[in-house]
Amino acid sequence: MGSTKFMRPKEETNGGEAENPRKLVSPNLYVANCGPAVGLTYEAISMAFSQFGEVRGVHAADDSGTRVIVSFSSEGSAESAFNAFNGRRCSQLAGRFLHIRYSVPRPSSPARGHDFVDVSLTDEELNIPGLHLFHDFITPKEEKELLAAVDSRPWIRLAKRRVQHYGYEFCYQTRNVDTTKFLGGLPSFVSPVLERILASPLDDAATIKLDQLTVNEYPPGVGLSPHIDTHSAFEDKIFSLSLAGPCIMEFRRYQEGIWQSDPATSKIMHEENPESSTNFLRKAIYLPPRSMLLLSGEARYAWNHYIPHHKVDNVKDSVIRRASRRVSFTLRKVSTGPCCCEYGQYCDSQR
Ligand SMILES: O=C(O)CCC(=O)C(=O)O
Ligand SMILES: [Fe+2]
Repeated sequence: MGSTKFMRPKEETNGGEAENPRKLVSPNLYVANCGPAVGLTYEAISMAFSQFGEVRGVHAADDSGTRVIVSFSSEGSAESAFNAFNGRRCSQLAGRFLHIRYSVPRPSSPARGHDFVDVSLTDEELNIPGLHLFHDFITPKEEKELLAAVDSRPWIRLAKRRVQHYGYEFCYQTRNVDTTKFLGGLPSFVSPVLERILASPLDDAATIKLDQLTVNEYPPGVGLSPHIDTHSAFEDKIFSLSLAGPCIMEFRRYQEGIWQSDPATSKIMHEENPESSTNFLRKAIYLPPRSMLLLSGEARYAWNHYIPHHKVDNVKDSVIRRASRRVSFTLRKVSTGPCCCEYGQYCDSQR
């Protein structure tokens, strides 16, 4: 299942629904509140709509998993389906209320390129210097043990996800750690992971000393805004172990001089809608459970990382549903001096 060449039509009224959506009859329907993220397969959707005429295809309308395009062979069939299903509870589709519009062909790129990004499966394919992905870094048994360990400890509730901090607390207001508040050494349950990092095939693996762990728990549909971990807060290597569920991680390299962060809010400026900005290079990689991601060098210092707020991810030709949760262990070494990286434009110590 790839991206679709149809889209929802632009509204004709100022921000509201089209005054008369019937004006725009087309054989393609944009159907909201319907899709794999709400448990409806493309086959089931196709079957429900085919009572009105031949369905040529059902595609994702966007990355949400809750909006699809149903393409009929004829406008008449689309119109019958529209009249029967729009704004009504559809008993053949798990009793969901469908919201339908006639769909129009999507303009050709560059606009289309903004919404869809090819997702790589390996670090070679992604090709960002300094980024490494190790599949099956831990066993399923170790994964279970790590999850049991964090679930037996108190979580801190943020607006959309839960976290735990070890070693040093990470402060989300300053995007930094308070180095005067040492919480103690990393807990013993993380030792097998640290040992495996030391034994990894990285050139300088044996010298890696990690002293800060943030555990994140993301419910489905929750991601993380684009950011670069504050340069001066942590040293070069940042490890992130994925547990329990998959996600995709997107990487963005902003053009010279465009990226800027607002220290007061820690928000990245020039980016009102993270799905639609254009002033950056964009790549994405699939992070399966038990994989370890390493960001170092250019990947750590120059690329923003971002977990889209999706319930499903399009990976190659598959739609992958986020699990009931994803838990990540981010392991870093707290830095004690300013950052001297070669990426001054992204560096809080050199701006
Ligand atoms: O969940 C992850 O894999 C990444 C977390 C992260 O980027 C962070 O805590 O800064
Ligand atoms: Fe991060």
